[in-house]
Amino acid sequence: MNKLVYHDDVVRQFTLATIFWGVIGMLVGVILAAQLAWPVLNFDVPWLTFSRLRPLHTNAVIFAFGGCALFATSYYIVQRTCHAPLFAPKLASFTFWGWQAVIVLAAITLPLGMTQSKEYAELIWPIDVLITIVWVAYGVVFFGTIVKRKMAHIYVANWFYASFIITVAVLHVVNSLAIPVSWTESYPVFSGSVDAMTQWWYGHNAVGFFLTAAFLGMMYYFVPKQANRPVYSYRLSVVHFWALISIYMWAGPHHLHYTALPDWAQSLGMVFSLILLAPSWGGMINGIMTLSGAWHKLRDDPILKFMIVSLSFYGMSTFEGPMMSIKTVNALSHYTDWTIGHVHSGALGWVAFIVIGSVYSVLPKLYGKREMYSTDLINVHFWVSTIGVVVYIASMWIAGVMQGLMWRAVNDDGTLTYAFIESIKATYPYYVMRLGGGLLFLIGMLIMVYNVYKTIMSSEDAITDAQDMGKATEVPA
Ligand code: HEM
Ligand code: HEM
Ligand SMILES: [Cu+2]
Repeated sequence: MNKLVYHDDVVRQFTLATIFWGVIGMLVGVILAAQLAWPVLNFDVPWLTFSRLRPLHTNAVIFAFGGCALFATSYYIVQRTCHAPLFAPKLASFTFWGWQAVIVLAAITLPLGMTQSKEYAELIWPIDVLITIVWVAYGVVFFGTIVKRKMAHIYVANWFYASFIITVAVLHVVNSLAIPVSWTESYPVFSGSVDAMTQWWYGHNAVGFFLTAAFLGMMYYFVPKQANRPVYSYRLSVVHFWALISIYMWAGPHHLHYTALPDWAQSLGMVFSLILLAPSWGGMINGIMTLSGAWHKLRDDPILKFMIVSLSFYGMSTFEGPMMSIKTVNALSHYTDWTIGHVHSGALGWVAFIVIGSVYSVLPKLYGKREMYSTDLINVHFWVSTIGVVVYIASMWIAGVMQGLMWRAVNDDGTLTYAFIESIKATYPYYVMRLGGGLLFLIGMLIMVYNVYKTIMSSEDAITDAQDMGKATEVPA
């Protein structure tokens, strides 16, 4: 075959940034968990308060950890599946430095209390402008590579990444429309319930496209690759792709049940959320069944374990989500820690697990090594983080349902059975438990850092670029 030279410098940069921001973002998560259990840890210092660190956590884990992982894997996958080097590698390098600048600016402004107060879109308008520029550059690199591809077919992983890039651009621009009044302040162009609906159209689809569709792209490349099997059903992947992206768009109102939003819009959101179960499970089934006939590989490949458990959590959280969108269920779950449990079964169980599995799978290839330094350490990481997630979400489920039930309990004479503070006191042990689960997850990440460091530094059996590429270009499909 022709010797193709892939541009992997930017992939390596984004991969290392993924691990770095993962550790930082989760460390902030652990601090938040500790603050909820022991409020004195706010130390009465404004920039260390829960209210300012919380958006720092969400931005760091979603956009820095998740975002860097998506840049890295999309650049890696699009080259291999198109048999073409990255279009405009200098622009790709700009997306790396530009995205890091966004993250650093976020890490400075959020603790200082500069915010637009829109969840997952807190960053002040100048940073929003920078995000837009970087995102357009990302689109040019990705779609340019697709256009320059050497084969007629566009592998399904690229469809998922493509929908993510286009949709996030539209969501970000529309939801961030605002009139600046100074370098740090602006007023949104929308108001009232229209503003709320725009915000949750954005927020829900950020989950749907940033935290789901794009990671399905990652799944569709690395699960078949790691299992050395073709995708279970290529037809299913195409059908559930179109169903998923067209249904996700309409489910946003489930974040605004029992608000000033018109009742019909709330019901519409609920119905689309229920339908969303089907295409979500289409993806899960397709991923898990890719292992059919090769289940034995799970026994000794901890990387595959990460991937399959990730898909199981994807299935669980996309079952739980539709249930929580039913208005009567939401009446209990909303405002409680059940939501936090749901979030992290998706965010830790699905998103972080598929990232970790994919990084372990791709890192040795990126550094010309045959495999990771220690498979045993990957196995330890797998168990530590699995226990961590389970403890995290189980404690939040129990706490959440308990809170919901305590808040609605009434005595015979119609008065409330419990004061609000009693529900907080009852939650305390579960907050401590959640902290334990989060700590385990963070420890797992540190084990990964060590393993990655040793892999990169090891001089043992470097494989040549040509061998690696020969393997990498054959996507089992
Ligand atoms: C079929 C799929 C899903 C549906 C229908 C769904 C539905 C819901 C519902 C009803 C809520 C609670 C809204 C509230 O009471 O405030 C919620 C919250 C949330 N979900 Fe999901 N969910 C799904 C999948 C996922 C996945 C896979 C993730 C993560 C990867 C996720 C992340 C979130 C987040 C971050 C929130 C909290 C939003 C906030 O800040 O209030 N969801 N979801
Ligand atoms: C060690 C791991 C982690 C720990 C200990 C942790 C802890 C926390 C805590 C304590 C909160 C605040 C909950 C509250 O307001 O009551 C939170 C919120 C959140 N975290 Fe994490 N987190 C971790 C990892 C992650 C990851 C990897 C993601 C995403 C990929 C994530 C996404 C979120 C989101 C979206 C929220 C906001 C939820 C909402 O508003 O409903 N977290 N996290
Ligand atoms: Cu939603």
